[in-house]
Amino acid sequence: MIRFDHVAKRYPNGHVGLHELSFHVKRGEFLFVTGHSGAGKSTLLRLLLAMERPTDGKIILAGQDLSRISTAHIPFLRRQIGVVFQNHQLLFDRNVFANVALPLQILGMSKDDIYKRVITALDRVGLKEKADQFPNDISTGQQQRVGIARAIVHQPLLLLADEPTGNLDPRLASEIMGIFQDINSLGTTVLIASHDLALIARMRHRLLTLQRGRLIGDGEAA
Ligand SMILES: Nc1ncnc2c1ncn2[C@@H]1O[C@H](COP(=O)(O)OP(=O)(O)OP(=O)(O)O)[C@@H](O)[C@H]1O
Repeated sequence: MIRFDHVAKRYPNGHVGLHELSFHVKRGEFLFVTGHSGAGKSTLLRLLLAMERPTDGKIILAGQDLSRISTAHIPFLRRQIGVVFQNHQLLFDRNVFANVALPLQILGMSKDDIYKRVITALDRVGLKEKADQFPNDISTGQQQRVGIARAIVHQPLLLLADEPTGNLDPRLASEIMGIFQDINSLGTTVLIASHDLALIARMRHRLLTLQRGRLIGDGEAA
């Protein structure tokens, strides 16, 4: 599903975000990426989204070579990926349904298909009954769940999350992880960048540890 082969990312100012990074992720895996601030977690996610290109090495995602992908093909690549951010980036002047529907409207999907998919996605995160509410009228944990519904509504092969529980209390963080687990059990590959080592250890999944742009650990979190 994902293959990094001796990947390096050097930024134009000379800063090296990643050095010689190699790893392989199978379809359907659930894994975490951790490391201190500046270790290279966001760089790794940006490379997977083709927001950055590697300066060296090769990245294959779902059979596509991201080191060579044309700009015209990038929107097609992104349709196979869902992204969850720490600050969920919801539109506060639109209700929950409209926030989740947005990616499908951009794809030009029919109203009927949008309705079915949005309700399915909201059901997956346990928020079907909140479809008509506005983000300001639901809790922070529920807002984060809307962000997850929006990330999975186009049924991506890969779900990426950058610190998705960063501003949540431990109980809500566990709840959100349970939702990622459910999504993964339906076949989506899930990759989560997180600092929360206690939470990661409880989940018992594969953990990639980065330190100053280098991979220093790859195994089940202990
Ligand atoms: N656009 C950029 N230009 C120059 N250097 C950058 C750029 N983006 C990141 N870096 C550098 O690359 C390294 C890795 O940064 P990255 O954002 O990937 O780390 P991170 O692990 O996600 O950190 P955090 O947990 O703070 O988000 C850091 O040294 C950072 O300063």
